[in-house]
Amino acid sequence: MSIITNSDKSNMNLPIQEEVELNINEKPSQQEKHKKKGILNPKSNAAKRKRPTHRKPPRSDFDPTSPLGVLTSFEIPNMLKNHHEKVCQILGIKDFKSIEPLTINDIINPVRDIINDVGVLDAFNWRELKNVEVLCMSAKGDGLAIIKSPTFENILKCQNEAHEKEKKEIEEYKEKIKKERIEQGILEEEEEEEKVNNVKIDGGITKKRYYRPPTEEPYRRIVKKENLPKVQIAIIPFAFPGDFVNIKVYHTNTHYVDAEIIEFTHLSPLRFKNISGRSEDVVKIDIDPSSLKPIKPNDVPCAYFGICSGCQYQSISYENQLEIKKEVIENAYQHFCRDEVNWKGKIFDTVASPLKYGYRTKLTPHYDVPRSGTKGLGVPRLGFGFRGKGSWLEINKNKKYDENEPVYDNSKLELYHPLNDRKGMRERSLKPYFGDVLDIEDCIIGTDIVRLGFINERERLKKDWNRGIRSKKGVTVLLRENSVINNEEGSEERIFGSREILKDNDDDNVNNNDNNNNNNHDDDNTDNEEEEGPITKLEIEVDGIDGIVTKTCVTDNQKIVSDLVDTGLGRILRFDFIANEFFQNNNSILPKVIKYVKDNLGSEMEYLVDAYCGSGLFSVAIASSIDNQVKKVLGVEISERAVEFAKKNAILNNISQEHCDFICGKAEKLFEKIDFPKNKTGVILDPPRKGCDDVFLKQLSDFEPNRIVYVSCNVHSQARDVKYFLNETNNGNKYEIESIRGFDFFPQTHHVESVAVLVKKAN
Ligand SMILES: C[S@@+](CC[C@H](N)C(=O)[O-])C[C@H]1O[C@@H](n2cnc3c(N)ncnc32)[C@H](O)[C@@H]1O
Repeated sequence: MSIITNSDKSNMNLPIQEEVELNINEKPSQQEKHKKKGILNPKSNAAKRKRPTHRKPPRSDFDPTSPLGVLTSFEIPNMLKNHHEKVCQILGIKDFKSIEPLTINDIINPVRDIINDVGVLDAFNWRELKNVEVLCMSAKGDGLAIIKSPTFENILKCQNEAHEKEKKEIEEYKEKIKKERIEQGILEEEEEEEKVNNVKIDGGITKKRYYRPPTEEPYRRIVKKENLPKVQIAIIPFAFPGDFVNIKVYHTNTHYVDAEIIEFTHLSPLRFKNISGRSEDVVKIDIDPSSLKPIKPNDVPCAYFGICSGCQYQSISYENQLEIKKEVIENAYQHFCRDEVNWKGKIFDTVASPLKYGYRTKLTPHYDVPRSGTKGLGVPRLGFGFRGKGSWLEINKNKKYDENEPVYDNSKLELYHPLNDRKGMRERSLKPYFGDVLDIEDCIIGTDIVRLGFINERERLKKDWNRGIRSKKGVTVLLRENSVINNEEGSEERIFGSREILKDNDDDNVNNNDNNNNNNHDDDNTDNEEEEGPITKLEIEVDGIDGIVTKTCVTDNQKIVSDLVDTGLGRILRFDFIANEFFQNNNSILPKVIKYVKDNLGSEMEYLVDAYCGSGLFSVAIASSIDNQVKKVLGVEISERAVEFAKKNAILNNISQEHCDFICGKAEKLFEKIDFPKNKTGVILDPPRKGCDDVFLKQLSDFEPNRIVYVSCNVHSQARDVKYFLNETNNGNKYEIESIRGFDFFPQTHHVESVAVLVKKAN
């Protein structure tokens, strides 16, 4: 095995992308796949639905900082420009200087035609392509590739095939009816009566409206050759730059197609070594394809890898995950700030999470329920959404689901599932049921207590369901870790949460009483114990805490829960908040983040403003720092309940209101109240995904604080706001970026938290 660089790429015998020829007769057509019963009556409603006319494609105005906005305004145009050679190779153009790089308009799929004609739909969504090179990654963590688009000839062929099939179907139907009539002794076919409806229109005039029977001619939409994309962009979950894959396209959107991996033919070096996965210096490993083994589920710890919508990065090393996240931040600044802001060389390495698995203190699995009701249905799948189809992982989808198979045993909770048990879990995750949810028995990025709570709640759902206690709508189950120090005052009342489910003989008796599942299992009423079993808890020792800490898993949205946070500033603090309100979900990385934020507010800071403060995490932590340099902290937050808890959290941790106060309202409200000296004030911004309002940024710039630390869970809106602040506000040009750094709050997933530090320029 030898590693060769991009410059040597031309000498290497890399596989060429090829399309597998479509053979419509070999596969069930889209319409057949959905057809549940025999031959359709061409005049039935179902048949009419099959021939839709003028369905509109989805709207395409989206927030430019959303994943779709970034994909269409930045990632795709960039890919077409940077991989122009690849585009020419696909188009069969030898002299790649002879054409200009394609633009986004050249790759638009004719969605209106696709959704309105079964044949066109077949031509777009049935395709298989071999040796597709994954060129780069989207910020959402999927592999991106440029692929051949369907040819006009193929589209016509598919249309004809679909047309012929439908005609044949109509003939067969007529034959069948004729035969039935003959058998019943009706020799002559009744003539179709022309039905006339009298319809009243404006002014009381009666107009005759003829009832037109549905046409027996299959519907066929005219597709124009000039409306076809020159090439297509494929989104390939679970693939990384440098992978070569055989793919199946299964869904066409305006700007891209969704594809699933059938198999890998070359593996990305990211899977072997800790090297950069950057698109500009993709390195290839020359491997004999015949020696390649597909990546097996056992290669990663989670049983659901490859089919679950979370944790797509599990098959690459943690160092490479951090590297990819750094690249996402660079790309975001490249896109939203380009040359207008001096950010180059200021993006530093992503800070690792101490826990790589077992870190999430909150999980929210859900289940779907059909509108038609739950009568006769088994227990729903409780888990997370599908991502990809996992066919390359050799999941046996056709295996019959067996309710009596033992479920994963949680009595010896381990971080990794025993290997021999995982296959069963994958198979069971696809048990037949309505909706697009995977049945997840255990999620290993959850903390131990959250995983145990999950197992209890699955059992509870099963028991309630079988007793007829069923929700009429889909339900999201909250699983939130709650930490209580045993010897604290009032600790006993605070130890509540998910309870073990006692087995009873009722379990298998299904009745159909539809009651609402209020999902409230957290009361600590011991009378319930016989029925409900004891509260599941873990008692652990925590460094720096005197006494044992009890962890429980809370499922009631409205209960008050606690987290114990090591601030990284010499103290461990207790934070209380409402279980379903925002609180950081990875407790293990908080000491690093809080210390980093505090250090970057500067040693001269005496006053602190915490905008978008939630329940006071940063304010209270910094106000309680043992070096206690901050004279006064003011937090602002839109949620009334969060403000209430921010105030309580200050008191709880012995910080007076004079020292640390909070106001409720939009972030800009703080400028009405603030009287801090600007040259001694630091500001923390931690807005939601959509970023800050312009009004707020303008007022912030007028206020002119000494330093600004901007924490964000959406680096794209952060980059946009930073550019706006520096270029568009009154005092913005007095500031510069000092540093930008990612923090990995969510290992194994594509999410990254970015912290940007803005400082006043030296005079
Ligand atoms: C990402 S959270 C950060 C919370 C806090 N800094 C923490 O780490 O726990 C963002 C917070 O901003 C609040 N928020 C949303 N829009 C706001 C606005 N216009 N003004 C003030 N707060 C807002 C939300 O309620 C949420 O608590």
